[in-house]
Amino acid sequence: MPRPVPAVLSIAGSDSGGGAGIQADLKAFARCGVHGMTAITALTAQSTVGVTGIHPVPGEFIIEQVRTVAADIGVDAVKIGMLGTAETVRAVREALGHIEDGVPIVIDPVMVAESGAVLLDDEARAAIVRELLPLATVITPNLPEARVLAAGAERAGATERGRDDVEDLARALHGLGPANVVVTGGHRDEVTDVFFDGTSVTLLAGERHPDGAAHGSGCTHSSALAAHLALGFSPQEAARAARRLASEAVRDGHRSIGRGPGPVNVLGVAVRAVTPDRLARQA
Ligand SMILES: Nc1ncnc2c1ncn2[C@@H]1O[C@H](COP(=O)(O)OP(=O)(O)OP(=O)(O)O)[C@@H](O)[C@H]1O
Ligand SMILES: Cc1ncc(COP(=O)(O)O)c(N)n1
Repeated sequence: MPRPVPAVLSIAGSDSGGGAGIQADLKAFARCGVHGMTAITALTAQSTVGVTGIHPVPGEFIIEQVRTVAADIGVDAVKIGMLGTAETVRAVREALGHIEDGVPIVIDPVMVAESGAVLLDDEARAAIVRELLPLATVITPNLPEARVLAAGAERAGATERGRDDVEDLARALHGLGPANVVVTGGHRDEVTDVFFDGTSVTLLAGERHPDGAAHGSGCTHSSALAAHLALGFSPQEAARAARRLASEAVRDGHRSIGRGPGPVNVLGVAVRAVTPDRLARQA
C-alpha cells in the first residue's frame, strides 16, 4: 500500500539542547508535513554554549536502525548530518545499501557547531568526500565547510579556480560527485544560497534576519530540502523552499533560550503554545 505521507530518514547526531541535529530535523520534517524517522550516529551533550561530550553510536547499530525502518516503513528521502568519525562514515555507507536505489540523498557536511565545537575529525572528512559525496542528490555545505571540502578537491586536481568565489566553490564541489550543490548563505552578508546543478548556477536570495537565532539553521535547511524532494519537488525547487523555511526559522528563533546562540524555531509560525492563562482568556 502506498504511504499516506512521504517518510524521510535523518541519519544524524542528537543535540541534547534541542536546537540542532535530529531534534531540529524532526521539527523540520513535521513542519513540511512528512513522516520523520531517525538513525542516530552520535549522542552529543550539547547546549547553546558548547559541546561537553560526544558518544558515537557503534557502526553496527547505525546500520540496524536504518535496516529496521527501511524494511517496514520504507524511505522516500534521506538526510545525512553529523557523522563525527571515519568509522561512522563507513557504517552509513553500508547502511545506505538497505535503501532502494534512486531515493534522494541530501548530505549536510556538518563540521563545526554554531558554538564553535568541532563535530568531524580529519579522517572522517576525507571519508565523506570519498565514500558519500558521489552518492548525494544534493550537498548543503555552508561557506566554511565548502572552503574546506574544495581545498581537498584542489589537492586532488579537481579544480584550479580561486577558492573564495562562492560560485566557483559550488562548481569545484560538484566535481566531487554530487548531482547538485547548495552553498548556504548564513555566513555571508547577503545570505544568498548558491545552487549549482552541473550546468547552471541559480542564486536563491531572500530576506536576511540579522537579529534572529541560527543554531540549527543548517540542519533545518537540509531536512526541509530532503522533505521537499520526498514530496516530489525538483532539487532546485526543494532548495528554494528550504531556504525560505530556514530563513523563517531563524527569524522566529529563540534568542533568549540558553546563553549562547539560540535555537531556530521552525514551528513558530504554525504553533502557539496553549498556556493556562491563554486557555482561561479563551473560555
Ligand atoms: N540570518 C539569516 N537570515 C535569513 N536566512 C538565514 C540566516 N542565516 C541562515 N539563513 C538560511 O538558513 C539556511 C542555513 O544556512 P547556514 O549557512 O546558516 O547553514 P549552516 O551554517 O550549516 O547552519 P548551522 O549553523 O546550523 O550549521 C540557508 O538557507 C540560509 O540562507
Ligand atoms: C548533533 C549536531 N548536529 C549538527 C549540528 C550543527 O548545527 P549548528 O551549526 O547550528 O550548531 C550540531 N550543533 N549538533
